[in-house]
Order: sequence, then structure tokens, then C-alpha cells
Amino acid sequence: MVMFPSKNGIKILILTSFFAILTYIGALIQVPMYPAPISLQTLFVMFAGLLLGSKYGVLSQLLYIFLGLLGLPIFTGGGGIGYVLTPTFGFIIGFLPLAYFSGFAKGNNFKVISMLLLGNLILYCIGITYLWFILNKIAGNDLSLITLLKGMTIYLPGDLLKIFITIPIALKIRKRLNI
Ligand SMILES: O=C(O)CCCC[C@@H]1SC[C@@H]2NC(=O)N[C@@H]21
Repeated sequence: MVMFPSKNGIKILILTSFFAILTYIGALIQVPMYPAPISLQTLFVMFAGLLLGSKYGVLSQLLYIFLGLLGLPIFTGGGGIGYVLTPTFGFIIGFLPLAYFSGFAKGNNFKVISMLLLGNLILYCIGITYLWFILNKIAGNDLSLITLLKGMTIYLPGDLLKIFITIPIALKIRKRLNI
């Protein structure tokens, strides 16, 4: 017997795919930099959590990661299973907790901002540790974690700006859709 997904299942599939595609569009909008490009991915990851909630926000990012690892060139530097050995893959893993915590960004402004900051903080922790590991242990560099942390401060203004752009737009959409 052929099983078709329910109406609700189709809706979820469409919404999660939509946010996976938006994350890809975020990867296309990038400024090449070393060691990681400046991109708009995290803006759409936060939107995914804020508008779909934690569960489906995370699901949209799992789909994004899965399709990228399968070979679709949807990350900032392409795609394929070999991407796990590239320095920026840790940030992609960090999209999962970012979507997760963005999904909890409900209630007063303080709670919304705190959840997005927390999600970004965890993304940075995973991303920088991964970056350090790949650059030192795989690529044979000799970079201290402190040097890397200092280098990453250049991304902070942009990432803070993304948070403050995302919040009013997402809250307006939530209000409109009554979610
Ligand atoms: O290889 C990828 O597709 C992931 C790129 C990750 C870019 C990180 S996310 C946090 C920080 N903010 C940015 O704008 N770029 C880096």
C-alpha cells in the first residue's frame, strides 16, 4: 500500500523546505572573508526558529545540512560529504542550537533577545572550536584559540545587526499570522 503524507505532514514539509531554501539564499548572500565568510545564513536560521518553533526550525536546518552533505552546493563554499572537514562546518552544526533557541524566543523583548543571543553564543562556541580543530589538527596551522577568538570579533557587529533586524520583522509576521 502506498502511504501519502497527511495534509499536516505536507504543510510541515513545505514550511521546513522553505526555511532550508532561505538558509541557502542566506549562503548566497556572502562576503568572502577568512576564516569564514560573512553571510546571511544565521538571519534565516533565526527566522526559522522564530516562525516555525524549535522542533520544525531545527528540522528545517537538519534538512539544509542533509541536502548540503548529500552534494547540493548550498553551503557558502559548496557541498558534499567532504564539507565536514572544512573549517566552517562547525558553524553549520551551530545552526541547529540557534534554530532551537530561537524557537523559545517568546514573551517579552528581553526574553526574545536573550534566546537569540544564547543561540548565537552556542553557535559561536561550536563554530570556533571546530574551526580551531580543523585549522590546527587537519590543516596543520598553529593558531591559538585566543588568536582565533580575537579574529572572530569582526563578525560580531554583523551578527548583532542580524538579531536586531530579525526580531521586529519576525514579531510582525507572528502577529499577522497569529502564531
Ligand atoms: O560554510 C558555511 O556555509 C558556514 C558559514 C558560516 C559563517 C559564520 S556564521 C557566524 C559568523 N557570522 C557570519 O556572518 N559568518 C560567520
